[in-house]
Amino acid sequence: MSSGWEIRMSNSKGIPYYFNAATKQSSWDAPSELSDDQIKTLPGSQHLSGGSSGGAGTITASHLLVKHKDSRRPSSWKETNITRSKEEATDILRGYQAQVGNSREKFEELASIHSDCSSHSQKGNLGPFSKGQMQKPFEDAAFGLQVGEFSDIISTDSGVHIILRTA
Ligand SMILES: O=C(CCc1ccccc1)N[C@H](Cc1nc2ccccc2[nH]1)C(=O)O
Repeated sequence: MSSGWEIRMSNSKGIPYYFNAATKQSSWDAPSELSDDQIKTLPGSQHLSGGSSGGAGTITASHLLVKHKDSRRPSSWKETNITRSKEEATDILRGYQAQVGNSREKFEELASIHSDCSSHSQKGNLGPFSKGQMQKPFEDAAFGLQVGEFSDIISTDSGVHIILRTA
């Protein structure tokens, strides 16, 4: 008989918590009635530290970045001196967003060709990261996504981005 307990990830705190779907209880600490072995086999146990995604509180995401003249570093593998305005960069990114729709494959194709980030060579993949590693607007958007979900256009000091959470 399932205890009803599962492990969920708190997006706001970036740490796992215990939730009981039957009783609707939630707790930061493991329920005392569960043994360590039972906890390890709960649904969502991958959120516990050392999980496949590189540890508790990490997510994996890819992005497509279009820089502009006011970017922190207005240069990229694509263009030595980027002079477009932020408005032009946003319009360009909206065009990519329309082509991508909900297609991961199309996103990765366009990120590889057009992203002004060095991650373009990895189809936009940034690998696993935890809170405190990326610029705050990027972190807030990325940690607010479910796996498989695209962000809307967000702006950081690097330029304008679309993010896809992949794990
Ligand atoms: O900082 C990097 C490298 C990021 C990276 C992480 C992991 C694997 C590959 C690349 N590139 C910057 C552009 C840039 N700014 C960002 C801000 C947030 C997330 C990703 C970003 N990429 C630049 O090129 O100016």
